Amino acid sequence: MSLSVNITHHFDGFTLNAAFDAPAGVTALFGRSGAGKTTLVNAVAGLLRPDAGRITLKERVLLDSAAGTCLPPHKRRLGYVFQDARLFPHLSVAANLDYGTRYAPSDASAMSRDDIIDLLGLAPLLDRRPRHLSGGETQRVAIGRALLSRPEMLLMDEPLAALDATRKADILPYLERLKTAFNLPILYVSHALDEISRLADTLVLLSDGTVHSAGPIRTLLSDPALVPLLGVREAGAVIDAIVTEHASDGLTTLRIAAGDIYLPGVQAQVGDSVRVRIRAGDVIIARDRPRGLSSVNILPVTVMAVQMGDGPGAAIALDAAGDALLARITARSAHDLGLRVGMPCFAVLKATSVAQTSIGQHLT
Ligand SMILES: Nc1ncnc2c1ncn2[C@@H]1O[C@H](COP(=O)(O)OP(=O)(O)OP(=O)(O)O)[C@@H](O)[C@H]1O
Repeated sequence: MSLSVNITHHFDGFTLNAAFDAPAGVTALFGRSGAGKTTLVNAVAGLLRPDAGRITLKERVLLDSAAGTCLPPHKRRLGYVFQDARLFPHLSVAANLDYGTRYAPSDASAMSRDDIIDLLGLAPLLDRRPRHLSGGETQRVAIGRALLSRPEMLLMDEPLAALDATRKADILPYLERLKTAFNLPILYVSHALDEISRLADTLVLLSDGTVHSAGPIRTLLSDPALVPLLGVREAGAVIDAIVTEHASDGLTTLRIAAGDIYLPGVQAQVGDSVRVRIRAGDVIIARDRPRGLSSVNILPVTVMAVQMGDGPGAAIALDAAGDALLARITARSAHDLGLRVGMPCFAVLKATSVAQTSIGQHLT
């Protein structure tokens, strides 16, 4: 286990009482505004001393309130990337990067300065001052600086929240590469499910200061009971696919376990493995194979769970030859279709509604 956290902390009117483990890979901390994400990550970083608890990183004790141990931030071997990059405005990019090495241990590291500059595409920026960088470039420098401290884990608190959609799309592939290049565990705070769906391996769902659920991302994102917590519009499963063809009409064929699906504008190469997020609201369910339908994506599926919501909606868990899918339909439709667990039916995915940002390189 990379990181193990079990802490309590009280603010006036808010109590954080959270325990979770972050294994290797990217662990996303997700929750509504005020759920306690930043408080939690600040406690891990050593920027906040919680009232009580224990935090370990690869067996190293960072905090043990019972034993009176609380390492200062610079001794924790954590790299922290904030939403606002916090670069030094008077220093060049190169000097900002070098600042990251201040507390870096001298022992050998898999990450050389050149590797980090290369991975994040920083070489053309080295002589510039932060005010001459775009938002995405600024965040790449901040990530580079954090990596140069040779951390044992990277903490990222809403690193893309200040970026517009285009910049966000530019930087996500860097984060995907970072994830695998250095084999560095990452604790990633975000309330954007599209980012988390692309990057995370493990999801920790925070609600009102406690961990509501935690586990592998695929399991949690396809759990119909979690739809209200994840947000009815954004909830959706992720599936792995292989790119098999780019057709001249702009559609790309992706092979998944249940067959082929066709999506527009996929950036990956033929043969690449990609992760696709299919939002529950973009999946329609039919009892019989639909005919004369404009959608080209029709998959045979089995109903795994039917979760009626408090309102007019229902979330349906589906199995597509081993891949979990989620559909959000009206409770009335679920009732009219007579959906029951074990029932075979068809899932219809509307190709054009799968956003570009929902398709990510899956490099692991
Ligand atoms: N220094 C503080 N003093 C008092 N209350 C605080 C302090 N810091 C945070 N809180 C409160 O603790 C709760 C959790 O805040 P926190 O910033 O951890 O949430 P969050 O999930 O990161 O939210 P967001 O997504 O909006 O950043 C909120 O109710 C907040 O008002």
